[in-house]
Amino acid sequence: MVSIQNLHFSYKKKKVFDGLNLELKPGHIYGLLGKNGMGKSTLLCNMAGLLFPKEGVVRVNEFNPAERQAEFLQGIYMVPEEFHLPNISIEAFLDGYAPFYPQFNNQQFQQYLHIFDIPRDSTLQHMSYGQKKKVLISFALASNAKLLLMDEPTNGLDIMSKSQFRKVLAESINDERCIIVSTHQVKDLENLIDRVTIIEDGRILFDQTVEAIVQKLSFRYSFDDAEVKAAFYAEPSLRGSVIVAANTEGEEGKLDLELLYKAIVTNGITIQKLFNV
Ligand SMILES: Nc1ncnc2c1ncn2[C@@H]1O[C@H](COP(=O)(O)OP(=O)(O)OP(=O)(O)O)[C@@H](O)[C@H]1O
Repeated sequence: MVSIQNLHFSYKKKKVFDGLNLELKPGHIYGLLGKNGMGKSTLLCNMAGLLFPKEGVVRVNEFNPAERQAEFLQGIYMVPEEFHLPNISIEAFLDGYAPFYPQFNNQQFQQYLHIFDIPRDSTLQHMSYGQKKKVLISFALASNAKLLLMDEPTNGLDIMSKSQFRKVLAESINDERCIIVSTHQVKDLENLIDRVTIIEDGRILFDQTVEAIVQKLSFRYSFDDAEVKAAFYAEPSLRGSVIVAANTEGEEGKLDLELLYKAIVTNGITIQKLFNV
């Protein structure tokens, strides 16, 4: 669905990508992680055709996003981190934007608004940031676009809304759809994503399915000093140390996304070797 080869991108003198490669398939929810300023938003904008590569190839649903053909635009929806919504009612917003998405389902949209507790007769300008975000998320899901790009979608969402977000996203994935969620709120992605992609220094540092991660790595508490020392990553906790270690027992445990992220950022090359065998 998304194929990126040898992507080079710069903002004037600021180099962001330096030969980035990435393949994303339908049927998955991808978690896109990385430190501040590593280029997550820039990558999503390159996929959406809002920014153009300096070098390399980006293909989305077989289209070149930079050409912004109508058929390409119908198949993609991006919920940006920062946005401005017009001072109109939700109904007027729908009348203006839904026709761009031939598969838009008004009934689904109303259901999502209900789940997120947004009154249907609201005016966008009078809403809080979190409420606006929920309207955009509802619109994105109801558009039935095949590729959904979400940049920090849970920013501004309250605790209940975050869990509703996880639920509706998990229910909305199907074999034809691909969802990419870029975030720092890793807890919000737990039990939701099935692939983890981490960007660092202009390239993909780590890109693995959750299935492969829990096969290869173990996330657990340890009181054994030697084990803690040998771990890929360890941090003290009230119950001994919490560690990321090789899964030598072959038991598939639960992924701790925050620990994985810290382990990759501090010890990514060593961990990557484990996946290359
Ligand atoms: N319009 C711009 N002009 C110049 N440089 C920019 C512009 N937008 C972003 N940058 C720079 O490009 C780099 C990547 O920015 P980007 O917003 O894609 O990162 P990010 O990973 O999404 O960051 P964050 O996690 O903080 O949201 C940063 O170093 C940023 O300073």
